Amino acid sequence: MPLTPLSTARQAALDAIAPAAPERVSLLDAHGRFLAAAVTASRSLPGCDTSAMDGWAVRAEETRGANRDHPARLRVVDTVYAGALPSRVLQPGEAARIFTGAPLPSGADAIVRQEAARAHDDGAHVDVFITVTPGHDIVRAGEEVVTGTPLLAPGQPVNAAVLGVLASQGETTAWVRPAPRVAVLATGDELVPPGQPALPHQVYESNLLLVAALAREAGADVRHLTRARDDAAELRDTLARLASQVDVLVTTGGASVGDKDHVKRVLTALGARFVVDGVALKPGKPVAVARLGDTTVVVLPGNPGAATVAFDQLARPLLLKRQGVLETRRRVRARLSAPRHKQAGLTYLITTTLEARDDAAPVARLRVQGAGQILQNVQGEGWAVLPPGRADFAEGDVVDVELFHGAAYAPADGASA
Ligand SMILES: Nc1nc2c(c(=O)[nH]1)N[C@H]1C(S)=C(S)[C@@H](COP(=O)(O)OP(=O)(O)OC[C@H]3O[C@@H](n4cnc5c(N)ncnc54)[C@H](O)[C@@H]3O)O[C@H]1N2
Ligand code: MOO
Repeated sequence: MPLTPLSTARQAALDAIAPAAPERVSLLDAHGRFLAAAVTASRSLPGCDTSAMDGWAVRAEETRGANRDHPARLRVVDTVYAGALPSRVLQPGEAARIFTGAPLPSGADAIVRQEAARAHDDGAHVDVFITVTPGHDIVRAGEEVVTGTPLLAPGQPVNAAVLGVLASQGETTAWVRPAPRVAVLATGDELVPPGQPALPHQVYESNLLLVAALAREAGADVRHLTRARDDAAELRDTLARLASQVDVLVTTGGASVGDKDHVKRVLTALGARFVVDGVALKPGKPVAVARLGDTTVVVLPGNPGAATVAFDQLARPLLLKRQGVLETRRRVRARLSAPRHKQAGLTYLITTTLEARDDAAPVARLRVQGAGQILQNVQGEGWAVLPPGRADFAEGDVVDVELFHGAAYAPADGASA
């Protein structure tokens, strides 16, 4: 199969999965997922006029001209705590002791902080030392949110702030889609699990954790971390078993054209239908996506750097789509800090840090790139995108950098609540 352009491959990968049906879960369980339905305010915030400070509720006009030398003396007729109701309407010459978050008594129209007043020992009077205007230190009913206001859109990631908003509306549950069940399978005769002795020609198996963590960062529920040898019969059994247990199966290694690169052949023999097989991408070229029964299979190359890029570009979008969202990353224009040569036909994605410049586009410092290298991604801020159709880039050439943070989320195709 000829190599597929990256954007075409991404669309094919997205088309290979459908959003899961929404479910209602407790708010804490919704943390880290994405809202499957819009949320509208059922309650104004605050629900009534409230005091923003500890002090006294007063009629502002009665403090006119008050200062330290000439305080305004008022009769204290009530005490209002947060969560309690005032016992009476404030009449001329009266004040109510009040605390932060307590409802404002009718008749009062301003708060005097307690630092600006002094209660008499008899508790029945207060001297006010400042002049306040109507509304002073009052939070009006609905000042932040009015009933009926749209609060949260579908696709919104459920983070700490969102949980706070939902709880503030009296909600105990939210509509989200379930975390996709994922299995990760690492293949390769050379692989030794960390913790066991490894000879120099052997390789510590590191992709299981790498890919499991990437999958979790994309919202997945990673159920299985499995290793298999480069043995077609063993692979067949393992692939079939894992695929039957998860929504998305991600393999690493054995994806290329070597004699022991069995993964794609075995998947085909099991009846998998490939929708992507080889992408004009570096690193990550051998990546493939297939449907096997109800399961979406992503075949990643074994090289850790290639697996990282291929996962990010194809597996992450389809895991997010399963959760009902389409991610759009932010892009910035940046100047290359050094010249770069590449294969003209491929998109290169190179881990990059950015150096801000006041005067012009930031400078992108590209990491040394190698599909097998594993250190390059430890501190990246994004991928420098070196597009196809060009082989040579000079220092100072401006390219797009796709940033890892600050992405926007919208409902994916087919994600109606
Ligand atoms: N003749 C060709 N050879 C290769 C081509 C090609 O087009 N023609 N493509 C190259 C590209 S591009 C890549 S990327 C690699 C990917 O190959 P595989 O997916 O078959 O990966 P392996 O051969 O199994 O492993 C590659 C490399 O990565 C190490 N590895 C594998 N799994 C793990 C793991 N779980 N933990 C740590 N390291 C792992 C493995 O030991 C190898 O060093 O193929 C090129 N070849
Ligand atoms: O994908 Mo390989 O990692 O392109 O070099």
